[in-house]
Amino acid sequence: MKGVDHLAHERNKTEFDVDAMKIVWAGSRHAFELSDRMARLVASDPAFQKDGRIRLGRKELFKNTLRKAAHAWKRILELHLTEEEAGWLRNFVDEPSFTDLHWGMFVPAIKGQGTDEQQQKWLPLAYKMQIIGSYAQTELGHGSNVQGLETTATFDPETDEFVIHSPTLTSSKWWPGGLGKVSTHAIVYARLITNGQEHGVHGFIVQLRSLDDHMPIPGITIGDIGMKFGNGAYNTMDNGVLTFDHIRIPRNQMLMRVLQVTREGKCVKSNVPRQLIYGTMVFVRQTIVADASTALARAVCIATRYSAVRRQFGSQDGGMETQVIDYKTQQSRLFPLLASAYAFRFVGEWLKWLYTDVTQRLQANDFSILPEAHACTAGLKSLTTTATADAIEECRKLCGGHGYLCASGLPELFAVYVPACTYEGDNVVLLLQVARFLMKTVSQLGSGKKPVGTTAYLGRVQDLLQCCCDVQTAEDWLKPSVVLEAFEARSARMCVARAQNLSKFENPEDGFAELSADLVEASVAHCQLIVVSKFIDKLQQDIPGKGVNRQLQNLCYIYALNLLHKYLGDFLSTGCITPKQASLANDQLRSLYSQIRPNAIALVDAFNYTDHYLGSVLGRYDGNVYPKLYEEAWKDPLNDSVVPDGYHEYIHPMLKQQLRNARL
Ligand SMILES: CCCCCCCC/C=C\CCCCCCCCCCCCC/C=C/C(=O)SCCNC(=O)CCNC(=O)[C@H](O)C(C)(C)COP(=O)(O)OP(=O)(O)OC[C@H]1O[C@@H](n2cnc3c(N)ncnc32)[C@H](O)[C@@H]1OP(=O)(O)O
Ligand SMILES: Cc1cc2nc3c(=O)[nH]c(=O)nc-3n(C[C@H](O)[C@H](O)[C@H](O)COP(=O)(O)OP(=O)(O)OC[C@H]3O[C@@H](n4cnc5c(N)ncnc54)[C@H](O)[C@@H]3O)c2cc1C
Repeated sequence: MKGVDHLAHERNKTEFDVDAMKIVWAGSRHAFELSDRMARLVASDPAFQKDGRIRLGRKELFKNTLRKAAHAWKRILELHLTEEEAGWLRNFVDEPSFTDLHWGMFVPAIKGQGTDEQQQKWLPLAYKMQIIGSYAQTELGHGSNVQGLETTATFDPETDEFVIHSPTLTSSKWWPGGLGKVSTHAIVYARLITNGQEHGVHGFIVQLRSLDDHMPIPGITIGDIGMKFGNGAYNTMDNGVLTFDHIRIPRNQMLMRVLQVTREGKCVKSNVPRQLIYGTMVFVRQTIVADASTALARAVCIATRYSAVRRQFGSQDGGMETQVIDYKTQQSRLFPLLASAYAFRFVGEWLKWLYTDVTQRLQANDFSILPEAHACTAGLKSLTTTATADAIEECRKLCGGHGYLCASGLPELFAVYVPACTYEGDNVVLLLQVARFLMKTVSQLGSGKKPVGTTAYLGRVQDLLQCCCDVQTAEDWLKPSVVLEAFEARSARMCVARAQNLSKFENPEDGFAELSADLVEASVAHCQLIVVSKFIDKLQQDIPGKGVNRQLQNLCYIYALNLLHKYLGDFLSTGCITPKQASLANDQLRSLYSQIRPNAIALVDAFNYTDHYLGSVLGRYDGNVYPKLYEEAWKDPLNDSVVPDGYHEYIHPMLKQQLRNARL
């Protein structure tokens, strides 16, 4: 049987309506139609082809990205694409570029932190790309610790200007995307100083380059920070270094929604909390969660299709060998990743809803939900990006040797994805923020303050501390209430245990530092509970399509029971389940793998990824892996000549030398 026939055969086994699942995956019929249209538009445009990208040198690669960005912008204008359509287009072009920072951070920072006047002045320029912006927060010496930034913005009342200055080497801005070679402007984060007093870190709109000849403004030193991990990958982005030598900007270029500086240099606080200065990060962390499911689904799609094409061992009488997807070990590694892709999709959808809700409340001056929004975006960003980066690498291993070839698409996907564990907040640093939020919530339980939202379960902490799981058969693990209670009890017990340990310290900050590794574990448990509970919520919705809900149920339980198996120590040590119940969960998990098996190919087809977007010979829709892999090998520049360059200088003399030695 050929690879092509394998996948056709697999598709015949499907037990659910794939088209209906495509709509569930996309979020709505509208989103499906729109993303499908944009995917095809990109795939059919030769200007967006990405073959051979990994072989380009840095300069060529970067110029190629500039060309694609300019072409994308032209198409956006020609076709009058909406912001939503342009977002999909950017996704399928699949090449990190300065436009991400312009649209993803520069524009949102002005919207979130600028006054109405500032928005009126700067947004039209940014929307038309008459200026190109970057987000310059991180410095050589400080990234995670935003309060530790060193760049200064000192108000000069004589001229009504701020003087932006980099006082030390470590205060050089370092990392901002789009900054190195493209941006004309940036939101620069700096310590505000007026009348000799410091007022914390704030954002300032600073012009970096001339709009006529692109030369840096005098006093500004600017460039690219150098090659990053992997070929192609994130090297399409010009992450930059920037220093200021007493650069002057008008007073009205400080983003003043949180704090105003008057003509006299007086600081006037608005009713908006200081944390809104971090608002752009909250926005982007939310988008990163949605993107995690996209990247994970891509890796899983490649590994699943290839696992159905690949055969090893088990041939009887010269018959066909076993498809590797039929090995239980392959299933136990692959199917939880498939389930995670769906789980992250739904939690991403929910987080988008939460973010929209928060934005509306902020506009109505209701800031009560801000801590919850911060904890959810920080925690879920950390959980989903860590899991996705690990999963891409696991998918590479699931594809055996061929997974290591760039033609599999997995090395580049890993290289481009893995910095998501660091940017927009290092994942451990973010989990520590969640831990602070959880410990605060637990400490307030005694005062009668009822926790709400994702921590509402902590309001039932007494019950959860005592509850005993009543699972008696493997099928009992297929009840949403049972699974939810096990995850709630585990998380509640871990939080309470950490809070009790913290209370033993005289100084809570010393306790927090000493117990930080344990606290991070409690944060992970809490975030996993959120993902499980949002998946269960999704199952309660009326989902049309034959067999679709059944598949989603199977995936939901695979996600939850695999976590239970992986983090068994937590569940057993907090006493919410017994070893016998854990063993039953594992029995159920194996049964679920068997039920998912005939639907696996259709479940990845439901992602609706084009071959262009997947960029993988192993993940081709038609399964025609071997002939294409063979063809691909011959495209390598090393195969341009039969005898390689360097033969006459190095190989030939060596061979002759050996010959002489042998004669001696
Ligand atoms: C070629 C193709 C082209 C196609 C073109 C097509 C055109 C495109 C058109 C349209 C397309 C749209 C495109 C959109 C693209 C979107 C993609 C976006 C991609 C982005 C790429 C990312 C690049 C990376 C960027 C960055 O990394 S920016 C820098 C990020 N830096 C960080 O994250 C730093 C992490 N550190 C912190 O956040 C903080 O320092 C801290 C760790 C939170 C600690 O802060 P500190 O003030 O010291 O806090 P505490 O004392 O601990 O807390 C005080 C208080 O505040 C609360 N808090 C903290 N943070 C927040 C917050 N964010 N929100 C709310 N509240 C917060 C904290 O809980 C405390 O509260 P309490 O006092 O109540 O306890
Ligand atoms: C590809 C990429 C693109 C980026 N783009 C931008 C951009 O556009 N704009 C921008 O401003 N920045 C950008 N950044 C910078 C990014 O936001 C920072 O790198 C990130 O916030 C982490 O900070 P750091 O590098 O200072 O790490 P560090 O904080 O130095 O982390 C080093 C180690 O210390 C640990 N650590 C740090 N603090 C603590 C703590 N309190 N407790 C326990 N452990 C701790 C971390 O877990 C980590 O293991 C980008 C980074 C990358 C990699």
